[in-house]
This record gives sequence, C-alpha cells and structure tokens, in this order.
Amino acid sequence: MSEPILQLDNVSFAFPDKTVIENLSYTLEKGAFLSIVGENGVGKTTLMKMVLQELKPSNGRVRFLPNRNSVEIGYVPQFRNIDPEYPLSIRDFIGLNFAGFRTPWLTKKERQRVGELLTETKLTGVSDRPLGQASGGEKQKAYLAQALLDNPNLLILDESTASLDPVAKTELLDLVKSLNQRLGLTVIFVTHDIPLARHYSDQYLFLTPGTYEAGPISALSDEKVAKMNNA
Ligand SMILES: Nc1ncnc2c1ncn2[C@@H]1O[C@H](COP(=O)(O)OP(=O)(O)OP(=O)(O)O)[C@@H](O)[C@H]1O
Repeated sequence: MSEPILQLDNVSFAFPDKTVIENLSYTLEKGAFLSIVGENGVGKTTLMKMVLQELKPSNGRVRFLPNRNSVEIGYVPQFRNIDPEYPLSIRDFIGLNFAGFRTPWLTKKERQRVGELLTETKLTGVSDRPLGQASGGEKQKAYLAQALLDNPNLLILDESTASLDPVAKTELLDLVKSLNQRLGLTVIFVTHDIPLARHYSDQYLFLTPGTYEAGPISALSDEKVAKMNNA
C-alpha cells in the first residue's frame, strides 16, 4: 500500500499584491516521481519554497509524514553559470557541506561518501576538474551529488534541466530515475518541458492561475496542456 510523504492541505500563498497559489490540496506518495508544470509566474517556485519551509503558507498547511523529522530534502537548483575561476574542484564542491569552519578537512568516512556520490553521478573521471570549468551537465550532476550528501528521501529538482543540452538533460534525469527506482527516492521535478515530464515522471501537478489539476502522467494529454495554457 502506498504511504504519503508530503501532504499539502488547502494551501494558499499571497504576496502583498498577488495571490499565486489558491486552495491547493495534494498528497505525494513515497517513491513517486512527480512533475510540477505550469506557465511562467504561476507559482511553482513559490510552492517549492513552502515545501522547503522558506515561505509559510498564507493559509493551509504543508505536512511531512509520518513527521517532519522523517523527511530529509535534497534540492537541485536551476542551472546558473558559475565563475570560470571558481576554485573548488567537483570533488570538493560535493563535500562542501561536510567541511566545518574549524575542520575544513573531511574525515575518512566523509571522503568515502563523496567517492560514492562521484560514482553514483558518474563524475569520478572529472572529480579534480575545477567546477567553474566543468560542462553544464557536469555542473548539474555535481549539484545533484551535493544534494544527495545527506541521504535525502525527497529530492526537489527546480527546473534543474533548463538550459542543458538534450544529452545532459537525459543523463541527469536518468541518474535521478535510477535513484527513484532503486532506492525509492521520492522526486519532485519542476519543469516547463512536457515531453521530459512524460518520459520520467509517473504523476503530474499542473498549476494554472487560481486552480490546478493533478493525476497520473498518462492523463496529461497535449490537448489538456494546450487548453490549460490558454485558459
Ligand atoms: N518576493 C516576491 N514578492 C512579490 N511577488 C513575487 C515575489 N516572488 C515571486 N513573486 C511573483 O509571484 C509569481 C509566482 O512566482 P514563481 O517564481 O513562484 O512562479 P514560477 O511558476 O516558478 O515561474 P517560472 O516558471 O517563471 O519560474 C510571479 O508573478 C512572481 O513575479
């Protein structure tokens, strides 16, 4: 039987001049691969900020199940160009959150974990390359590896494949799908790319101004996308 990991109970969010999410209720099951789609400015990032608890809903509740401590979130941001002079290697970047202010060196166990993640994300061969000189796809894989450092059970990809070339998109999402299938990692993929959403996810949540629709990805037809975008 499926078990919920995240529940949005009648969630709304209003900025001072604009309400972006209204009365949204949704239950995310453990092990699901959910795509969140919808036009620019509809509130996808705002919704993710509420899940990440950076924003508090104006109304309603964001609940983690069975409790807040049982859910560890990993977050992969949108691609941003990094200064070519950025000094950290891919390996050091991945282990960054292990390094403390007083003890910047990593323990043997931590170095092992970084090694596992390099293997998992197929970055071992380029691990000593400065992140600033890595390709877009390698940078995003390094962000993915960094997000996996604390063994999350919920992974959020916030338009993480936007501006990557088709091969890099596929590589990144193949890695994520493999984690989803092998380890049961629950995934939320925010995207504008309907074909990618169809290929990788099993559920969708389509946000439109003032309302939303959700269901199995097979129900997200081209007609529905066109109709909702023109509504
Ligand atoms: N801090 C803020 N104050 C006021 N309005 C904001 C603020 N942040 C976002 N907005 C507005 O809220 C709306 C929703 O923004 P959000 O970034 O959540 O949309 P989105 O669906 O993620 O868009 P995109 O697909 O373009 O990334 C937008 O109209 C945006 O301009």
